[in-house]
Amino acid sequence: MTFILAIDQGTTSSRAILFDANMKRAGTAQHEFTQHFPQEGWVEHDAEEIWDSVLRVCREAMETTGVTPDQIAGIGITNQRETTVIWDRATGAPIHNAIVWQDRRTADICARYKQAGCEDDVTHQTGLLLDPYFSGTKVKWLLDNVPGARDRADAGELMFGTIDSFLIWRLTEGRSHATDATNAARTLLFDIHKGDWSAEICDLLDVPMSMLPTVHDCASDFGTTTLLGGDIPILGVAGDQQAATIGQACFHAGMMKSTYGTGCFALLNTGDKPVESKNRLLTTIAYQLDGQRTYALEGSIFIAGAAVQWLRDALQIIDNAAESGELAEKADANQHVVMVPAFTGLGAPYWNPECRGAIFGLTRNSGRAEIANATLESIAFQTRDLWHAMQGDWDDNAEVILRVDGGMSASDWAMQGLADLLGAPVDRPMMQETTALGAAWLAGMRAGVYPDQQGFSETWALDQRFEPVLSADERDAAYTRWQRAVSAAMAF
Ligand SMILES: Nc1ncnc2c1ncn2[C@@H]1O[C@H](COP(=O)(O)OP(=O)(O)O)[C@@H](O)[C@H]1O
Ligand SMILES: O=P(O)(O)OC[C@H](O)CO
Repeated sequence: MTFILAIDQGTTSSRAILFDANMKRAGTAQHEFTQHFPQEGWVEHDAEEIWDSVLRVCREAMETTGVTPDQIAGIGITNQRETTVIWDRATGAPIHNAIVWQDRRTADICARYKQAGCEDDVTHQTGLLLDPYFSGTKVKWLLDNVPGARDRADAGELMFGTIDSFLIWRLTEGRSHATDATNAARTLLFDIHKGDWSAEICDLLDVPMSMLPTVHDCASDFGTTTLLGGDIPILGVAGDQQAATIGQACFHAGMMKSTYGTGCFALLNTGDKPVESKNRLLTTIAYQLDGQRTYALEGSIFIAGAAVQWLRDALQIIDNAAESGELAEKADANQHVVMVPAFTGLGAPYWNPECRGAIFGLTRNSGRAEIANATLESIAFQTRDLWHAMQGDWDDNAEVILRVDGGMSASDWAMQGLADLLGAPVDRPMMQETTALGAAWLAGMRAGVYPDQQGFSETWALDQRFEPVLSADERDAAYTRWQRAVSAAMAF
């Protein structure tokens, strides 16, 4: 039997999943790792801890299934995007903790570039905005703030990479400094139209181009690892949201998926044409295969499942994530409690790094259930914000059905609420590990063991369709309350 090993390096945990020749899960291992919050608004990961967790889960998945290296035809890597690592070319040692995508420390740097009038040009080339979310200003911060880093970078001694790139470097023991087009497209340093690094933006952000990895197609030869007991080639790489888009088989223009993990990321396939957003969405690369780029419009929400974790860890009103739905079901429908989960600012379409969370509409009758319900609804409202923005940018009138995945999509209550507040059907597939599946498919297709796009699309199977049942009036009234709450939170 032949297998593909998918490595899913996420924001809170690393997972390894072995898929068999029929693309069925044969074994999984997962480890959480430490989140570091050194200052308000800062989020870091220890890249060494990430590396250890990745090696551990790969070895565990192989040991528990008894799969040997010679049975693994290839590795697919998918990863939290934008998170920035800089390491020493000679020793491989990171010069600092990784700065995580959620980190807001470069808000001032972004503001300065915006004031200098740079945003339009940056957006035009990269499809992104001058927001701390992306890697470019994080690289600048590291070079400017880690003692000696700027000189070492200028001397060609340092390397930059998103997590995929760092893992490839470590897995190949320094033989390959590579990334794929989807991860490159999130750095703020990559021209998504030319498919190459932008010398102009690297110059603007003071990033030496010698630090940058080589950019490949998503299905390509990224190097071979010998660290898992034999020679295994790395054949697929994609950022996690793009991998989920692939795993959901959103291969045609107009198909859209939304992944509810720590954050929520909705991607609408726009085909071979990049669509420049009029509504503060991002233009990004959905995937690049055989040198052909397929583009997407993306709406990024920073807090989705993380708000459920907040109910569990900070408020301690639930013991586990699944209880959030059970509690929300008990909420009094006549109370209009609205929660804005702007714990790390607001992403699309607001892009307000300074905004913080708020709860509105509390009365003496409001309790755990109303807060849990408001938390789950906030994720649906944010999706509706993105949905509206996408409809404004995408003038194709065909009905769009949303395909959902990620940890939170397991909640029937949250998914029904989503369909109600969108006023559109929501499809949840049987296979909810779409991110890992997308990475596995890239590697398996490259290895010649998995079907082509068409064949893969035919394997997508529906678990449940959630149809909207809320009246249009109720939906609109609820959305108006949400919009007022967001305005008030931003004004605070
Ligand atoms: N049944 C559930 N109801 C609501 N939220 C859930 C449920 N199960 C998981 N979650 C949330 O989903 C997130 C985990 O999803 P996952 O896709 O593993 O995220 P990530 O890849 O970002 O680590 C957590 O934030 C958790 O709170
Ligand atoms: O690790 P996730 O699933 O929260 O995804 C993080 C995103 O890639 C950030 O852009």
